[in-house]
Amino acid sequence: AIQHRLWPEIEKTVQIQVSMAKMGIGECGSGWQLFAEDGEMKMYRREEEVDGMVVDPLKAVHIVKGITGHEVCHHFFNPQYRYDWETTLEHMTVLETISEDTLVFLQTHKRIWPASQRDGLFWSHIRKLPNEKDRDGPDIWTVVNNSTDHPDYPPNNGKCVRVFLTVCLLCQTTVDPPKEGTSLTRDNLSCKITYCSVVNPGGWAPASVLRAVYKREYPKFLKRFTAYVKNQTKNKPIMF
Ligand SMILES: CCCc1ccc(-c2ccc(S(=O)(=O)CCO)cc2)cc1[C@H]1C[C@H]1c1ccccn1
Repeated sequence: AIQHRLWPEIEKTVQIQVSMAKMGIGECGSGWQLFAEDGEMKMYRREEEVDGMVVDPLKAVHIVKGITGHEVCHHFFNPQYRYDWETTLEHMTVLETISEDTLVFLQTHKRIWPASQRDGLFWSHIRKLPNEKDRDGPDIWTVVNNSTDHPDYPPNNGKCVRVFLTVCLLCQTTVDPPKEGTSLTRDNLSCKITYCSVVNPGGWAPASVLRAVYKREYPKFLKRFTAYVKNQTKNKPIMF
């Protein structure tokens, strides 16, 4: 098949993002501070600024029972579910379908006073990865979102300030084998979700406002999204 112009960038970005997501917080360099915790969910951030703008890298680890990594990534990647769980979304369109596992999105997010409204244009790629720790274990699944350009939608030419983001959702499924002679149910499943994101807000916004938004929005987003996947899959066959 002929290669798409973005393919080399996608391949490279996925490799880098997946290897960083696999690292524990300790290995990920210093400066990570735990800023939110709720049951099995732990959220860390590093305070970083570029040209006076807050670009705090975020790393969240969450363990959710009853779902698989494929189901988590499937509901994160596919546009038809996004309005159900992404509460800050005002509008979303798929600008390009590069392949069945790679889409280009344009999203506008609801304005956060007093910052101006933001939009994001990014490619999104879903991929299954071999489980290096346990060959016969369930595969690892990942979705990587990375800002890109599109000739028809140059940054900052309308009402929105263009954000620049890199996001990696990495999911590792664990199956606790059921008792002899009993069939596998969702009670035997758990999924370790690692969510990494770096969002450059694109234009100036007060650091205090942005940090308050992230502190409020990210825990809400991950809890709401994972609850959504559990609810969507609870009466359906398990998707490994
Ligand atoms: C000034 C920055 C505004 C702003 C721009 C962009 C995003 C954002 C975009 C994409 C993704 S995602 O993980 O790729 C899922 C697809 O939507 C998450 C977050 C969030 C915020 C801010 C609105 C806040 C927020 C933070 C966390 C989660 C959701 N929203």
